[in-house]
Amino acid sequence: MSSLSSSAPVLSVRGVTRTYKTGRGDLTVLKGVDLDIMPGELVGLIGPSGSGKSSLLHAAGLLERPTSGRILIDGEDVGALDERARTRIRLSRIGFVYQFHHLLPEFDARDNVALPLRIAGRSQPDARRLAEAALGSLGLAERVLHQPPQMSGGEQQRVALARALANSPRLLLADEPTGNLDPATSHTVFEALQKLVKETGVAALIATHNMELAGHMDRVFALKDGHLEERPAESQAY
Ligand SMILES: Nc1ncnc2c1ncn2[C@@H]1O[C@H](COP(=O)(O)OP(=O)(O)OP(=O)(O)O)[C@@H](O)[C@H]1O
Repeated sequence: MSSLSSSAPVLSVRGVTRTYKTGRGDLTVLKGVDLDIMPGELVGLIGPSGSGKSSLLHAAGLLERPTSGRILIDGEDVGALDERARTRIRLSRIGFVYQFHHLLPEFDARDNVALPLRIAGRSQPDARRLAEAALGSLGLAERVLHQPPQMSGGEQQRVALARALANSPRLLLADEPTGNLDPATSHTVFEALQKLVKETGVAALIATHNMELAGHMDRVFALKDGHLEERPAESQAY
């Protein structure tokens, strides 16, 4: 864990805009977004399809550069950094989970989780040890040597969560992490995610269409016409 005070945001989004060039002219999907997420905070991001949720996650995750505005990770403005430095931050401080698990079918769970750790420079024994610990914390200790096709959808997604969290990131970004699961499994995976956010102090931003899950987050924001509007966590309406 960082020695930073827990009162400092892990992610700060400041006046972020995102405009895409399309065949039919410019499309501005983010029109000046501001957001702070604190350590251990689980923040939901809702909004209809096409409202810009993924665009915001991609900017926050340093996968794309915003058209304007600033992204700060642990207080560091990452806009001025070159791609190499941004990749280093992505690998060491940010974990990603997607709707589809993107696990490699021929690798067992442990090596799926260890792979990004190896890419980040860890030795094989070190990466496998961290992978086993992460899988254990998600209730998958008995599954470390199983391959994804031998696992249920919920287990596969928990492996994907373990992969995102194995390197103890500061920030977890998830795009519809339960979107491909049935309601009961979705709930189990979400509960595991929620527990880990509280245990590890990772700051989490979760895009979801699932209003029931959004109701269990610490704060919920809706993207509407390019702006974020905070919603009462219990609100069921977009
Ligand atoms: N690279 C791109 N070039 C052009 N338009 C894009 C690009 N990426 C996204 N868009 C458009 O920007 C808008 C917002 O897309 P985005 O994927 O951020 O929305 P979303 O809220 O995540 O949608 P969903 O819930 O369906 O995943 C959409 O109209 C999309 O077509």
